[in-house]
Amino acid sequence: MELPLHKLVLRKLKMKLKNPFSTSYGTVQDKEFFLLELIDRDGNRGYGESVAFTTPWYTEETVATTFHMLEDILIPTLQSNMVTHPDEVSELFLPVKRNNMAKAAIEGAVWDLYAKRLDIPLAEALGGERKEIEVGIAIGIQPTMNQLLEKIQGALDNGYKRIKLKIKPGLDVDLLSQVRSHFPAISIMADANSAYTLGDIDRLKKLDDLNLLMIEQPLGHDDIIDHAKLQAAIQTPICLDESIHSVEDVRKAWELGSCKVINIKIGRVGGLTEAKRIHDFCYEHDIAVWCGGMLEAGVGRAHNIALTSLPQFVLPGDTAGSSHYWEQDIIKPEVIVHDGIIKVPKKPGIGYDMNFEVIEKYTEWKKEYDF
Ligand SMILES: O=C(O)CCC(=O)C1=CC=C[C@@H](O)[C@@H]1C(=O)O
Ligand SMILES: [Mg+2]
Repeated sequence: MELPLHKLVLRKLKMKLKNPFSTSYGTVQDKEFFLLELIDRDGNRGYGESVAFTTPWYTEETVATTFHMLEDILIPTLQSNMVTHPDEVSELFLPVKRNNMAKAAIEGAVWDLYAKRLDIPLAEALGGERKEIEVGIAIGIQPTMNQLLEKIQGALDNGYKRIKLKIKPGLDVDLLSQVRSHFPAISIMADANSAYTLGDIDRLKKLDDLNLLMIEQPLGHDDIIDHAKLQAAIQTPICLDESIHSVEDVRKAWELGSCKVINIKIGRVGGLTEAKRIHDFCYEHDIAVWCGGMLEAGVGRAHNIALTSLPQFVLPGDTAGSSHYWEQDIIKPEVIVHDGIIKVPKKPGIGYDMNFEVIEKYTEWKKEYDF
C-alpha cells in the first residue's frame, strides 16, 4: 500500500552540548542538525534527524552538504516517486553516491511514518525483539587524569555498562593503564578515530595487557587492509567504525579478517534499511555488533534505541541518556537510562513525542516541501 506523503517540514536546529566532546580529531561544542517531519495525508508524522557535523572530520559529510543533498537531490527524488515501504527509499537513492548521512535523515522519517501508519513501534517494524537495551557511555579526551577518573566514576555511578575512552598517540598506553589500575574490573574500550598507522604496531600491542573490550578504528578512516594486518598482530579485538559504509564493506572486512566487532551508525551506513542488512550479515556470521552514537538529539537517539532492539546488538551501545548531553531534549519524555538500561518504547513509531517548545527554541529556520 502506497505511503500517501503530503508534506515535509525541514527544520535547522542548533543545540549546545552540556560538555564539549573532544576526540583525536578535535572538539564539538555546538550540535547543528536538521529535524525532518514527514506528514502523510492521514495526519501521521514521521521524524528523522541528520547527524553530520559542521566540518568533515568524522566523514566527508557536513551540515551544509546535508542540506544541499536534501534540498537539491533527495527530497525531489522522494517527491517524484511513490513508495510503499521504507526499504524502497534506499533503492531510490542508490544512484546517488555516498552522502549516507543525508540519505539516512530522510529514510529515518519514512521508517517512523511507516511504523506509525501500522500502529506498531519502530523496533517491531525493524524486527527487533528486545524490550530493553544495555548502554555504555563515550567519554571524550579530558584535560587531566583526575577529571577523566571522575567522569568514569560518575558514569559507573549512573550504571553505564561499559566505558569508551578516546585515545590518540601519546595519550594511550599510559592513560589506559592508569584507568585500568583504578578500575580493575570494568568494561573499557578505546576509540582512536584513525589516529594510528601500522608504524604504531608495537605501541598498540601493549594494549593487549589491559583487557580492553575492543579498540575502535585505530587506523585509516578508509582502510581495511592494514586493519587486517594489525588484527593478526594484536589480541585486542578491533572494531571498525569510520571504515564501514555498507554491508559490502562489512563483508570485505570480514573476509580479510580486518576486525572482530562492527559499530553500526545509522547515518554512516545510509539509514535503517542498510543498518539492518549489516545486522543480519553479522548475525549470520556471528560478528558482534553495537550501535554507535553521533551526539544525537532525541530523535536520532530514538532511532538508535529501536535499532538496538535487534538480536545481534550483543554489546552495549553509545546511546547515553538525554541529560548526559542536553539541558533539554527535543522529545518527551527524554531518553532515560536506569542502571545502564533503556526501556524500548512501546508506543507506535519512534515512541517519543516531540517537545515543540524546545524544538522552537533551538530552530534557526524552517522550510516546507509539498508532495
Ligand atoms: O554519541 C555519543 O555519545 C558517542 C559519540 C562518539 O563517540 C563519536 C561521535 C562522533 C565521532 C566520533 O568522535 C565518535 C566516534 O567515533 O564514535
Ligand atoms: Mg568511533
